[in-house]
Amino acid sequence: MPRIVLSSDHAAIALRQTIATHIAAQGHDVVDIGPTTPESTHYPKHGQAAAERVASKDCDLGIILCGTGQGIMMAANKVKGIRCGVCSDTFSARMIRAHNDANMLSLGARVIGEGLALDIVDAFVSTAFEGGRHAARVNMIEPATD
Ligand SMILES: O=C(CO)[C@H](O)[C@H](O)COP(=O)(O)O
Repeated sequence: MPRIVLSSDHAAIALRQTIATHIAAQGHDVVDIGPTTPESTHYPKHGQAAAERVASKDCDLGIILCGTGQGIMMAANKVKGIRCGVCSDTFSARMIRAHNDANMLSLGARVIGEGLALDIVDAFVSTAFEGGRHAARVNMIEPATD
């Protein structure tokens, strides 16, 4: 089971905690790095903090959230080694793993509801990278150094 880091800004605390409970119940090792209080905060620092857990290989995958999922995704993708996509549908969530070897998923808590979010998370964490022709393409995004 992959070890999964979760983070969000203030716009997505409740949905993030619901996702954490959901994937922990599936047996995943969940590292929820907050925040836990509702004060307004800044999505770049939370996206970067989660991304660094994945880039350092402390965690295998990351799930991050903000209001739209867009800003925190942009911040995460600035960290070397991170491939993060925003998903609002389950097909895209499967494909960012299968074809793009995404190691982080971003969700918009002001865009999708809880049921769809949990389906998207399930699709993301249960899909493996297909490799093959896709490996050369992923390597063109950022050549592997290790
Ligand atoms: O979606 C986001 C970034 O992409 C943020 O969650 C959003 O911009 C926060 O807005 P506000 O400060 O009005 O709650």
